[in-house]
Amino acid sequence: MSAIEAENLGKKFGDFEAVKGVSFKVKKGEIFAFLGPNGAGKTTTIHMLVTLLKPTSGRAIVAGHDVLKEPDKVRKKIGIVFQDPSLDRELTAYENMYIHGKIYGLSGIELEKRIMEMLRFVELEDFKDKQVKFFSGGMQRRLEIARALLHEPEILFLDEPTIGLDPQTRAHIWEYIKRMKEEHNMTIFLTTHYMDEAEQLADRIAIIDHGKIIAEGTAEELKKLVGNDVIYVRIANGKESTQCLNAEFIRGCKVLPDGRVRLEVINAAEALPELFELAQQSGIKILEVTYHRPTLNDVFLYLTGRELREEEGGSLDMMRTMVRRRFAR
Ligand SMILES: Nc1ncnc2c1ncn2[C@@H]1O[C@H](COP(=O)(O)OP(=O)(O)OP(=O)(O)O)[C@@H](O)[C@H]1O
Repeated sequence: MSAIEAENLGKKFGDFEAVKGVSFKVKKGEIFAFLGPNGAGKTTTIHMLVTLLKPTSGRAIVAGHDVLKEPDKVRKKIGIVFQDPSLDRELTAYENMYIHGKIYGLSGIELEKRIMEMLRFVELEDFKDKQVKFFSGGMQRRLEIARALLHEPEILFLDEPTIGLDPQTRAHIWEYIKRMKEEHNMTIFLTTHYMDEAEQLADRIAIIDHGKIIAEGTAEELKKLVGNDVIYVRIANGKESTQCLNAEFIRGCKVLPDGRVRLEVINAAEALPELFELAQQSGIKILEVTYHRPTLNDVFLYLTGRELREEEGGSLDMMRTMVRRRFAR
């Protein structure tokens, strides 16, 4: 049985259809990412899966229970890290964890042990008695992850887990997420608008745009939608560089005006040794090789005609998050 199963799941806010009947399955122990630009419907979908929003159409089974019929059972089996911070800033890290544990029916030595175990997992045990208001954004996010894991959920939901964090902290959070899967075989559903995040973490990715899933698969499968890898070769002898290279693994070849040869291959990493062998046999000296693999941005561009990267916004994105947080306090 799948950990999560959504069938034509939809949400309307008045006349506006934020999520337009999405269907997908997440296997147990898998990291599944919803990748899409701002406003695509990622948060709305996650909120329906964690029983915070009622779907207006379709259905979803999470950890074996229907989100509409058995929301309490779903909630007991899942952990959630929201996009906006939901910690009590006046309380210490330990106190935030303690309250959460109590809500989930944990107590005594078992609760204390589990709190320390989880604080250790996110490397915050030395800060357990510090008020959260003195924590950096990254420390807060780590504490929220520890808190979400306290009651040993079957599935962890992460809504934009690294939004607004610096690259080093993002990499740190990615490590925790990978370890949760590897060490605890946890099912993880995350939303992100960062291509690198989806690529680094997810076993499978659903690309969502305007409330619809427009493609789904592993990062490799999605990139194959775009086509071949491209290799650029600069050759020493001017004569040969005006000619194309011929071999079975070369799917396309073009001599560029700057003298380089552009080759299309199925997989550049696998083709490179063959290319060097071909060059040696033909007496061609290769001066420079670069290759370009299609990125998830190329996939988004191919599917929508727009760039996912453009919509990321960079510093604008950070500013938006900071403003949101200020109002959330
Ligand atoms: N309560 C609401 N009432 C009306 N419209 C809403 C509501 N919540 C979300 N929307 C709209 O639904 C669409 C999808 O929003 P959602 O927050 O799910 O997108 P998202 O992909 O998570 O993007 P972001 O990361 O910016 O939150 C957006 O156009 C948003 O304005």
